[in-house]
Amino acid sequence: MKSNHYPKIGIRPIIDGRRKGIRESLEDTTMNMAKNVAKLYSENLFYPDGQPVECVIADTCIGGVKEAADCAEKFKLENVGLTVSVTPCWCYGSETIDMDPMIPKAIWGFNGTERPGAVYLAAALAAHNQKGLPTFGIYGRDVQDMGDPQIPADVKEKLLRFAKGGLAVALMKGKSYLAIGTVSMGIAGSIVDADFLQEYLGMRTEYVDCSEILRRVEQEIYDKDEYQKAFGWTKEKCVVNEGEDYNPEHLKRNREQKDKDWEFVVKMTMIMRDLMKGNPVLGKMGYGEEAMGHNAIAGGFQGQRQWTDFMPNGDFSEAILNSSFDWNGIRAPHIFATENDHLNGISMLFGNLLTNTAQIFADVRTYWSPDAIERVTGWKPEGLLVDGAIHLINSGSCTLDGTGKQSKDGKPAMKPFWEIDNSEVDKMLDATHWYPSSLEYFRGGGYSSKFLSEGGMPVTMCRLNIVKGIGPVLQIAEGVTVGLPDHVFNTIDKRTDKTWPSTFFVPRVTGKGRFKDVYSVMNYWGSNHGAISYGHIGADLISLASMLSIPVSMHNIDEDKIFRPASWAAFGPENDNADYRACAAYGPLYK
Ligand SMILES: C[C@H](O)[C@@H](O)[C@@H](O)C(=O)CO
Ligand SMILES: [Mn+2]
Repeated sequence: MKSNHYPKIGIRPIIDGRRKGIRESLEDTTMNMAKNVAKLYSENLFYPDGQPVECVIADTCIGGVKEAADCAEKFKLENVGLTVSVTPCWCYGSETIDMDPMIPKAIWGFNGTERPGAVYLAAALAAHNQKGLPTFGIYGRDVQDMGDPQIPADVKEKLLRFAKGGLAVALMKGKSYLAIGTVSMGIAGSIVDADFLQEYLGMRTEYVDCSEILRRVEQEIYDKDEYQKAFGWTKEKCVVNEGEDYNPEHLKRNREQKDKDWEFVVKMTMIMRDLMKGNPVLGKMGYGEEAMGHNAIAGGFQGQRQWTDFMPNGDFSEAILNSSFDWNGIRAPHIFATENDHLNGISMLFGNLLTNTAQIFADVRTYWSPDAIERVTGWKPEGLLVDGAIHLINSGSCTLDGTGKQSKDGKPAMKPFWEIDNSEVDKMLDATHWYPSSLEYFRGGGYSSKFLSEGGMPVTMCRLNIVKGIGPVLQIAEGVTVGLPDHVFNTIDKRTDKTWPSTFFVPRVTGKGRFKDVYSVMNYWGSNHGAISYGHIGADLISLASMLSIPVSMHNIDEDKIFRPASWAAFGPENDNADYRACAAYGPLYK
């Protein structure tokens, strides 16, 4: 998608409509507020292709309903996906507000004394609330002087938090989730719920049978030149790091089969990508329909069991698709769920749209208590590990960005693709070994990625769950990745699936409730999987969830970072309970 097709942020300068003095005196100040907000956004926010976010400002300040309607018209033509209204003064509430119920909205009311911007903010929010149009209110803590071009830090934080969530809402709308295959091993998250995707996210569900992969391999429906390049790269960067075959002698695949598996998994990766995004080369080959793809912003592959019982598993493909690079160089990751767990795939999509980074898909596998670590390894956990850790590990399908071999300010990180350089790609590849798949699980062969994530990365684990009687709920845990001494990791690793990638996660605990300790985070996790994003993005996820009427069932985010539409305050005194009531009252955005 070209940048100019991405949704834009619409800025609405709101003004007191009284001519002959008031309006004229406020025109420049009001329009400048809008320009400053647009500048903040285009300097700090980026589309998935790395281009700066674009803003559209109304042609005139909005002093009444005619100008509000003109602005709405302009925004429709310009593909505006969210709006921010700004004002330094008193204006006329219901006469000027954005009435489009489908797009996220915020108002920044200037905290000044010369003119009452905050009074408009309160009046306009009251109007939105009365009319059932959830809107975020932004009111700076400190009084500013009229015409001050600075946006204070607290206002900036809220403007950015709102816009990140709003852009995520707009970017998902109209796209597809592509399910390749159906339900994997009875995992509920892989019962792809088209109603949820349609009503809550405005997305379509596309379903393709796994046999489509076989057809395209057998009938050679892929770009042959790209395949040569891809296979050459894979030989040089991955086959050289093929791990030892730990399978029992009687099951081991011979070299010829293993070489064929490498060829197959590279083709499968290209085919899965083509299925999601399309590929014009297929059109030139006479496959016009295949060239179109499924307009997928996220997808997933069933894999287990019907496929993996006789064909190479999806681990290599899933790992490469989810990474910020492949044989064509550094590029945006494709969001792709293992075991077709769309609820984890969409959790990954949320993290990706908020940060533009690759996302870790993992089983939330084991809580290792300090006592258990000491009993099994003889080492007494210390430092960050005193309360133990959660072992995240899935069948070798994890993004290679999860190695933590990129760096930011000298520390391990996962960055947007445009900040990653080739030496970091080499480090991620060097840190990854590709083990012949565990054949008792995966009879059809394939290769699983294996690495241990660097410790010291701030991360956020989240997960959408669908609960009958409520609908979707989101859980969020901020924390850090931790390293383990070599001998400790080796012992723990050998007790489990040692051909898979591992990340050890320590959530930030609060001593109470769901976050009483590390154990309780594991104990309260709502499914077998989690989506892990670099950085502490819990507050951004909470704002996004509120825009989508998805309540947050568990989180460890400080109260003062939580930013939801103003009406949430009217649903009861406690934030989290109010969240459930507000989400239920508004319901899904696209119903
Ligand atoms: C190989 C196994 O079936 C794994 O894939 C399984 O433990 C899971 O990942 C379940 O989420
Ligand atoms: Mn799994």
